[in-house]
Amino acid sequence: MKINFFKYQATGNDFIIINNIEKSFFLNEKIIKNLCNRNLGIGADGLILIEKNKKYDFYMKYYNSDGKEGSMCGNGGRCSVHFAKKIGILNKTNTLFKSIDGYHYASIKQNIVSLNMKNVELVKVYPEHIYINTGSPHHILFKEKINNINVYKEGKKIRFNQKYIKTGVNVNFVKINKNILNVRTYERGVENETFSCGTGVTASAIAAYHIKKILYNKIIVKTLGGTLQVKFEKLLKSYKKIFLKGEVNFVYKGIINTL
Ligand SMILES: N[C@@H](CCC[C@H](N)C(=O)O)C(=O)O
Repeated sequence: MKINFFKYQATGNDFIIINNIEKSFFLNEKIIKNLCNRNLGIGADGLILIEKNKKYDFYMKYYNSDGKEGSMCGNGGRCSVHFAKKIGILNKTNTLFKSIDGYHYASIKQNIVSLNMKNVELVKVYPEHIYINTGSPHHILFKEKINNINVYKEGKKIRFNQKYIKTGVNVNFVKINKNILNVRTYERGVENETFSCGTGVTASAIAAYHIKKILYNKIIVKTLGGTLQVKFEKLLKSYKKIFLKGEVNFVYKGIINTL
């Protein structure tokens, strides 16, 4: 069987995206893991299947590169909108699509996609870190410097800590530079540092605002792979109208030969 795939990246977070609107194939954990492997397959941080949904424009099914279904992916969601428009699933410049954490509104203008993230009802502030779920779980640490951190080693320690043993967590190392954030993320399911993590960038911006390290609700966030913008509104203790905005890029397309 031959399956067409599209390779995308958004601030360096890269994905294999496949149109499965017709539900014409099934990819198991081993196949997805191999396709995402940078030596054995195409190579990507995750794989996305675009499926049909009765109520919304499409359903985004997200798998981490370990082959397991992940939670919400902010950058993957943004790439999915571009992909849906490119292949004609969408014929307008805005959409409502569904993913594991509910439905999302997004708008697209050329290769800039702005994605409405799920509301954040709870920000847990601990003495050393902040925990926020932006569709995916995030552990956030503010640091004076992040250039010299071994994100793989330090992130892995926290991700596999007893506290997170059941569910796992993504770990963000954040530096505040005036009103701009620099974020490096260890991603659960990739089990390594990625160039960027959309839900992590969103969580980091909300965390910085929540503890009043930044006083603006529209924040520029720099990752290893590029720059994103996060804006939101605070209502009592919760955060609503959260938008993650930035570039997405279609890289190439190809054909997968399955056995
Ligand atoms: N890269 C993603 C986050 C993907 C989900 C995550 N790895 C998990 O399942 O915990 C993003 O851009 O948000």
